[in-house]
Amino acid sequence: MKIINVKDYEEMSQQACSMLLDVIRNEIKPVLGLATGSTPEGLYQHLIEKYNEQKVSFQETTTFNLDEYVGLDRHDPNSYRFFMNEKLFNHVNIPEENTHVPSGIAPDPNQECYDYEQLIQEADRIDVQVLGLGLNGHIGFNEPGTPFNSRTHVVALDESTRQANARFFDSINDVPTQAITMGIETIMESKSIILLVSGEKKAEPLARLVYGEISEDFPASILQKHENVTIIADEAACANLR
Ligand SMILES: O=P(O)(O)OC[C@H]1O[C@](O)(CO)[C@@H](O)[C@@H]1O
Repeated sequence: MKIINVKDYEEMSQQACSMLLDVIRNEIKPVLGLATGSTPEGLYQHLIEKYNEQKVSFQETTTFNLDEYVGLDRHDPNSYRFFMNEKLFNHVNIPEENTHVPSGIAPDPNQECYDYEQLIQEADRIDVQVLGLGLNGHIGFNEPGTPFNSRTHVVALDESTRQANARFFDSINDVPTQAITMGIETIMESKSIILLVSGEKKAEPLARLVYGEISEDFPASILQKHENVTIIADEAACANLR
């Protein structure tokens, strides 16, 4: 794993942006894996700026998002489809049909998982997967205990994850109890991974990811086995690194 230690959130976002731009410019039909949450928002702002400055085009880019809440439709402001439209897709020239987020309201969520996984396989590869880090070590919504060989599947969200994400909802009761997430094996098949980590709350999980035992109890620990992972972490998040 390569660790890039940057000063702050802004620098993390800039670095991530320039790595993504390299992929978008160099691949003929780039395939990006994207994440939601607070961590990648700055990255998406930078990508929009580069697009507005005519430094990049998304015309040929395809994207696959990691996850979606079960029960929220694309117009719900808390759905991850809404988040992606607002934070990135609506502001750049990516064709809508090239953007993929699992549907939270599919009549059969397990079928939706199967279909989503098929789409990823048909795309043949994810050139670069952007990840955030959950406080409990989740990547995507793969909670502790998720098998490392999992594919896109329905998960029951940990109480701690629901608490952590309650800040976006009116009340904890409104936070969905289930989500669809790309599986750990699906994530690990990406050609490269950029993990973004910011803030003191992430210092302990980041140290566990880097030095800890590789265990399904801490899903992000599997990243130690990926050949091409870059962690971009700010000073606060690096506090527990040696
Ligand atoms: O970036 P945040 O808001 O700390 O969230 C970390 C992770 O948690 C999730 O939002 C899911 O809870 C992921 O999508 C994200 O990578």
